[in-house]
Amino acid sequence: MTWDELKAHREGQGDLTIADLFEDQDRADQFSVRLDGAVFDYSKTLIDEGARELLLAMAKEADVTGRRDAMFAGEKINDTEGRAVLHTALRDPGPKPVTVDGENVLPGVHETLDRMEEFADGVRGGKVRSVTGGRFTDVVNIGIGGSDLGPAMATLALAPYHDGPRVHYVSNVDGAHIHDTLKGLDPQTTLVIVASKTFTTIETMTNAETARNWLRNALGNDSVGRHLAALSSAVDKTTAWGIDPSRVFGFEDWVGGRYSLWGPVGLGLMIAVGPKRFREFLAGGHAMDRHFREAEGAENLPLMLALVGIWHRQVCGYPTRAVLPYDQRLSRLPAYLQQLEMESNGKSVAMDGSALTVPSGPVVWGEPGTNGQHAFYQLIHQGTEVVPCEFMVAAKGHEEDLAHQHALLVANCLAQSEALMKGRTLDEARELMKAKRFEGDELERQSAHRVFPGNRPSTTLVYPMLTPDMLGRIIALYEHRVFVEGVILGINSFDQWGVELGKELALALAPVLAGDEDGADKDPSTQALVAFVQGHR
Ligand SMILES: O=P(O)(O)OC[C@H]1O[C@](O)(CO)[C@@H](O)[C@@H]1O
Repeated sequence: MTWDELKAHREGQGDLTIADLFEDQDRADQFSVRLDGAVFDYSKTLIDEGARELLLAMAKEADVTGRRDAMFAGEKINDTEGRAVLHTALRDPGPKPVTVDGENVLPGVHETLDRMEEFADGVRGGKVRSVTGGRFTDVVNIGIGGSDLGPAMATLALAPYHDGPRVHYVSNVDGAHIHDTLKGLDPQTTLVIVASKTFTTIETMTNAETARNWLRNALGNDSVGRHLAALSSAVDKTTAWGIDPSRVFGFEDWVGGRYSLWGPVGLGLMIAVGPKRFREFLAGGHAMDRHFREAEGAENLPLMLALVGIWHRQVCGYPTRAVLPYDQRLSRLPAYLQQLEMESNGKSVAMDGSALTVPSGPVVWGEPGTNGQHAFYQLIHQGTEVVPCEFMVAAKGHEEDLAHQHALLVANCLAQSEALMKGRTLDEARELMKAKRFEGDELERQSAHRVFPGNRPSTTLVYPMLTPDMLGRIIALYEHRVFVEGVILGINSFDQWGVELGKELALALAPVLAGDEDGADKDPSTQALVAFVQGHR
């Protein structure tokens, strides 16, 4: 199976439209995957029986199942860093061992989870108290990238389950972020969690220093440790920074930053919703793992989500995909998925070091519906680029007294996918404008503006309700989708060399901006911008 064969199939479809494909009365059923009360409908795409067969054959030839089994078996599939990829172990209840280098990692995972639970319960129940003996009312998680986006997204997503202290997230090195967060808080009742896998990330360490000074000024140097905790795989560095080992929750290098929400990095979420809900979240992720490992071919939800992605990006050539959750509490999901998908699959070099012959993963972007409808959907409906849309919506909302609003939300979501597929022809537009009494040239001109090309692809994921369990399933679904796409592209989805250069250059530029170095080695544009900033502060 080659890319050329898939592209030839697409070309062979000629003028076929998505709407044409619905001549098959069973299409909606045949081109969707049902799982545990959820449905993923990809029937509103141009994937037909032949395309699906070719895509499945491509997955088979790429040995997705073999690579999947290697990942779950703890093999070092992140082979540019020599690491296993086992975030799935963080949500694995056992008892079947999961081994890395011959050692079962589950006992360590469960021991850390137990410690996290004891700590979270202590903070929530008042056993872990502030220096003044009061309860912690607020928790500030300081981290960035994978040490922020996952827990921040999930904490917001599970707002109906919050029954602990308020949890805030600070990520940006822009002092405005930590300033605005701490401004409303009382250091006497605030716990600061420093989340950093490496414990070297400049943004996090800078914000952590600011927060520690804020605590020190209010509580004194000796007491500050009782308001701090750390989440990291560099446990030695956390101790050197002054955090008591009893308040450090460690994880291994086989947990990638953007996959770390399931372990210690999820502590903020656990404090917000409680250990029981957090376990439900883990159980949801684990259920998706089992499905991913067991379901065959077109029954496999992550596999099909990935193949739809491959179809749109690498076969049809659409450069972006929009993630459109019709769920306000998933408003950070697009940002979370941007890191998960773009940091994982934004690569142009294959495993063996050769250049990719097809485009890398797409640009991922989005906003929750219905807000996006009143902003960028114009381009999605009538722009010159085709943007495959991934809609998602809960069948039921949490606000039972506002069920009518949820019904309106669902109606909007489903109507969008329908409109994208059907569009509006020139004849239909003319009829509309005639009814408004336009005629002659003006009728033609006005009608042209009201044509929607249609035939624009979308998928829809409908889940019963956004519970902790369902959120776990959705996140694990997307993780495995990224994995499958990476395997098919032949890239390493688990390193991120592309972000390292920016980090290095920022560090080199800081002393130039401070005036400690002259920056003569910088390019003329950068030198001029530095001079401008220096002249205006
Ligand atoms: O948790 P750390 O080590 O502070 O890293 C934060 C983030 O920085 C990155 O390494 C690069 O942006 C991400 O992969 C990671 O999630």
